[in-house]
Amino acid sequence: MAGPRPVVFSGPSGAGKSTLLKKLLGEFDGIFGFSVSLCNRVCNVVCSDYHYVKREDMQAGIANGDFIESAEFSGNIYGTSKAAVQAVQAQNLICILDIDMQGVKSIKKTNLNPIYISIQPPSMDVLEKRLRARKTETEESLQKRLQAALIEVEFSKEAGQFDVVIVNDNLDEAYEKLKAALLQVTFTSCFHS
Ligand SMILES: Nc1ncnc2c1ncn2[C@@H]1O[C@H](COP(=O)(O)OP(=O)(O)OP(=O)(O)O)[C@@H](O)[C@H]1O
Repeated sequence: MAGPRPVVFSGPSGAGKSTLLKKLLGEFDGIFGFSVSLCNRVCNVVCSDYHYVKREDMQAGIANGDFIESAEFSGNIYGTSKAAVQAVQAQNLICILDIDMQGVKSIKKTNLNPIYISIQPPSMDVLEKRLRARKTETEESLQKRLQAALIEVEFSKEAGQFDVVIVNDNLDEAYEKLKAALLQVTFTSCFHS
């Protein structure tokens, strides 16, 4: 895909990906663009993170190879289409993808060639406290996220999975590390691509 090299953000739910991305997109308006994921779930509230697509249309698109990653959770299909990434790249923006571990594995099989950044919590205890304080989860969904987080944490430790791993303890410090890493990796990739 032509255009600037995309950046993949991954890490456990509650690690602070959205918080850091919001700061980044706020500070660097006109540099980064967010690829909006598609989903077949009908939301009761307005979902700014997903665009609604009919289930059968998503299935057809996935079968047709139109998606760079997709997954099914609780009976709903979520995915990132090639068109969504291309639309951001066409504006000469660095496309940001916020995806889970399965998405990272799928993207590694494509020719997208993004920079992979993992955002990690300082500990499982802190992660649980943040998820509880966010008040977005039921006890059941919270436990599911914590279980998934254990696997995501281990995945981030595997050599070669991520270009950069940032532990989000103090938010301002994590944000400074993120900016420094993005600058370094994008600068270095200018000479190696
Ligand atoms: N460094 C930090 N210190 C304290 N609280 C934080 C920090 N970073 C994020 N938070 C808070 O933790 C909660 C989880 O953060 P956030 O929603 O950004 O996580 P996420 O990784 O995007 O999760 P999800 O994958 O579920 O969307 C939020 O309430 C956020 O305000």
